[in-house]
Amino acid sequence: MKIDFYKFQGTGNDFVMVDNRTKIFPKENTDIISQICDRHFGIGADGIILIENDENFDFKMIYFNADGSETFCGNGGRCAVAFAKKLGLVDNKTTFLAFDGEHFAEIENNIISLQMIDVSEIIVKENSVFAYTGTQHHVELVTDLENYPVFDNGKKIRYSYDNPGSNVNFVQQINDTTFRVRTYEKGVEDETLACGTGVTAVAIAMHKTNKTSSNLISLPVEGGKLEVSFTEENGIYKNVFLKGPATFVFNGTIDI
Ligand SMILES: N[C@H](CCC[C@H](N)C(=O)O)C(=O)O
Repeated sequence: MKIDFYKFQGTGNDFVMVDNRTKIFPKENTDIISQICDRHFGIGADGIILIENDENFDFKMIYFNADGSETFCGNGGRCAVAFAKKLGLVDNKTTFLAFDGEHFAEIENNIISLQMIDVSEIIVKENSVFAYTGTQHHVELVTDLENYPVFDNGKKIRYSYDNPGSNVNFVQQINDTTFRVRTYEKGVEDETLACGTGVTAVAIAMHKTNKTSSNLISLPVEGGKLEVSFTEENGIYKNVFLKGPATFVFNGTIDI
């Protein structure tokens, strides 16, 4: 079966995107998803994103990690908006449906501001914070992030959580409003160059634990720079926006 695909990346978090409005993609076949995401035997990506029609929203976004597990993806959401614009589905504002519900987004040049879900599930522990930002995230401050063993320690922590586990974000504070992040992602089972739901969890966790009093946070990641803004009311984080670039890389056809 020949499938047309588009490759996008958002601060280095990269995705194979498919216009699946005709429902041709075999989404139940996790072997095919893993094969397409394989960086040697396939196209190579952190995950696959399908765009489908939805009667109540501009489109529906379905995200699969490289291992075929389904969840929400923040950088993927930003890339889905850029892809929907390239398909002529949307202009510069849109509301779409995803794994964790509806999302509003705005495009300015190739910078996408994506509204995330309200975040209320935040658990502050002795040396870490857990937050649900559309998927599970563990947040932990470290001192020397540059040389930190992200893969080894990330993998241990990822599997220490009950199924389905958690993504793991290691953070170093740069200044009052800036936090550098490196992330081990469940479902990719490796460090990725950026994680949108991850930096969202980090920004909220840093505010929740009084490491910052700002509600506009800069988050340099391995693949670039993301920004998260929010308002906080009685411990619930609302008007949460993830802002950053989403870039078209190339398109082609794969025979699967
Ligand atoms: N890179 C994604 C995170 C995907 C989360 C996925 N790894 C999972 O929760 O299983 C993001 O930008 O939010």
